[in-house]
Amino acid sequence: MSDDPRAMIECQDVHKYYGDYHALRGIDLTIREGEFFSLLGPSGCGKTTLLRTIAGFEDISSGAVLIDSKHMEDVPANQRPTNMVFQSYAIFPHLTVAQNVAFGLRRDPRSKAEKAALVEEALGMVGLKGYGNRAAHALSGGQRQRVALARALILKPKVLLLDEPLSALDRKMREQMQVELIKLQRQVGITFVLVTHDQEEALVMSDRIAVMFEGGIAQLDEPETLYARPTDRRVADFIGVMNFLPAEVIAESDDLVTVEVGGLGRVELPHAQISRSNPDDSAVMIGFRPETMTLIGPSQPHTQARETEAIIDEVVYYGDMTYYDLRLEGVPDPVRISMRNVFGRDVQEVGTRTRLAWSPGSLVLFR
Ligand SMILES: Nc1ncnc2c1ncn2[C@@H]1O[C@H](COP(=O)(O)OP(=O)(O)OP(=O)(O)O)[C@@H](O)[C@H]1O
Repeated sequence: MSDDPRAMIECQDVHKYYGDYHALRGIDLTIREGEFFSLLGPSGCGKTTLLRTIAGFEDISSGAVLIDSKHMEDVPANQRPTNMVFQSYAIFPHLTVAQNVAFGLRRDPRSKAEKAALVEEALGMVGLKGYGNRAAHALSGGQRQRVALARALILKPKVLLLDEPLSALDRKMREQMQVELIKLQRQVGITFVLVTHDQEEALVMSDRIAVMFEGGIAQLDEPETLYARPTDRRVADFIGVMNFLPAEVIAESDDLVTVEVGGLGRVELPHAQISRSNPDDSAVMIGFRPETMTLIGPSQPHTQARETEAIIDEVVYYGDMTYYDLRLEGVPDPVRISMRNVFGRDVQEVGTRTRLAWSPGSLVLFR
């Protein structure tokens, strides 16, 4: 992407009411040209509603939606430069693959031969070259979703809107399709907007992610920033696993905050490591990810890092990883640590007193 990417979709203070229900509460959002953008959030947060207002399937109550710098309020869905792929495969089982894809061109004035060439091209893009004459009902779930993608792409829309397109697939197929969708998006260069409730899917696929709660955007960032520096406890909790420890601010200077952390003791954190808390949650908390702390075996020497004593409460073996739930002194709930099993299984037993190595750089203060 260039340094100054063009805006492809702009939502300006978009509100949507269903009767009395306030489903979108002032959405301000710019999606860049050529970007893979995701709307992520729990069920009912309004992500599908937002996607449908961009598509034009839903009117907005107030605000503005622009696509490619043009106001869309009076432009019906079928005249917007967008196309949508749905969760259900929405293909016609009694037609062939080629007929299904050609359905995307039904209003196109081009000749039969030209259309056939476009169908072949679109099938090639989604990895279905040579499948044109197959009966659609005989395809697997993943292949059906590729047909739906080819049909949506054949019109070369400026924006492809994807509403949970992979959620009906089993895990292996979903992971494979995630990688293929990323490759496809890079190849065609079209702006993709994905709706998903699956945080892993959003992290894997997106250039940027908007995390939504209760009709608003809580944080909009690149995946790495969302994961490492969530600005809000709800975001931290929704994306991956975050441990929380009670904390108290002891002193504060221009560049550092001194915090007494339950179980870990006193730490000094720069302001960059401070995030907002949920507005209706006044408690100060320290958060950290499971992989940012390390268990040290009884025979291992002391490290350069800070060390804290802990007692192993639970061990969960996952093959490549082991999760340890640990009790820290003075902290009521256990914290979760993950360790890669690089040299085979090196499990410490439940009930063992052990040492935990950590660094203040991996802590986030929520206040
Ligand atoms: N046509 C409608 N009439 C009334 N309420 C609606 C309508 N469509 C959606 N809603 C409500 O608006 C809220 C947001 O719905 P939306 O479908 O956008 O959520 P979502 O985040 O996409 O959730 P999900 O992943 O479950 O689809 C929900 O509380 C839903 O019940």
